[in-house]
Amino acid sequence: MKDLATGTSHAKIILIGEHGVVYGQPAIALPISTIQMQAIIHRRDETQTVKSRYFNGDFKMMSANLGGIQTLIKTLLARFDAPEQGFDIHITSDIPSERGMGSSAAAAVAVTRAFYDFFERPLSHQELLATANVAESYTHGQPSGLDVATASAKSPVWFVKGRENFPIPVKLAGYLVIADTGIKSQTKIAVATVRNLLMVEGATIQARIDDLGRLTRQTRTALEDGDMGTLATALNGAQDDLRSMGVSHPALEQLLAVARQNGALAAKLTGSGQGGCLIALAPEASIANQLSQKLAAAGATATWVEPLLNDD
Ligand SMILES: C[C@@](O)(CCO)CC(=O)[O-]
Repeated sequence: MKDLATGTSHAKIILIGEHGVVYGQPAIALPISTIQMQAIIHRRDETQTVKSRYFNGDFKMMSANLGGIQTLIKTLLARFDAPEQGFDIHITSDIPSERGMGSSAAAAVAVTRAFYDFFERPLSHQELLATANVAESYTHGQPSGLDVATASAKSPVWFVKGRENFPIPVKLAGYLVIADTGIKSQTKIAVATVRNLLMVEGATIQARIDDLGRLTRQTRTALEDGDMGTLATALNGAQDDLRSMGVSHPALEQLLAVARQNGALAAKLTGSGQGGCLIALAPEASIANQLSQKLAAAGATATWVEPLLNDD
């Protein structure tokens, strides 16, 4: 066991396919490696303490909203046969929470990596996904696994729940502007909204879910072929589907309109919606930077500009 151990992870955005992915449709998500999360563990003799944005104190007294991480740490200590091992874990994050940027999944990935490092055990990618999803299942109910897959990935991810999870190439030199409405939203509630609508308006909502799958497949081809026009049509179409599924929000719609009026080729919510962040597609860096300023002036609480092209 080490005296000092670390685990890192990063933010994610879903390019397309959120919510559809819960029902077996594909999704494409991008790791945002510039927005980081870190967990640092110091070995202690007896005390077990946690320091984070929302909690500072005895691990056993962690607040209810951190129950996912508490359950994860309990699982890890039991796995390594050391339930009473003393530690002090400090989690630091640049990822805004409850905004669709995967902060809970990133925390789960960073904490899992840190504990494997602490106990000096090798960690396979499969084991990382399964372990980090312990926290996500506690927090979200039945997560698709997409957030954890992307928080631990280095390249854009093609994901089908329980079946497909692999990197895909992006040959498109566009930019994405990510803008935060500043409105918190909970994945669990947004997922429940869609589930309830599906029960009430079965066929209409199922058609939207199927359409999200179709648009996601089109997006994959557009990314591989460098086809900006098809990508833009698919992203705008996905926003129409998501709006009909009850997961948009007036603040999102207002910023989406600002993006479209200021040079965005497409704009949609990203993540679970009902608040949180949006993404806007820009053909070049100067337009992306201009868009980012317009969105901030229109009320976005934070903005980021990310190139679409991946390095590989
Ligand atoms: C809304 C959703 O599709 C993405 C949340 O980031 C839920 C999930 O995949 O579990």
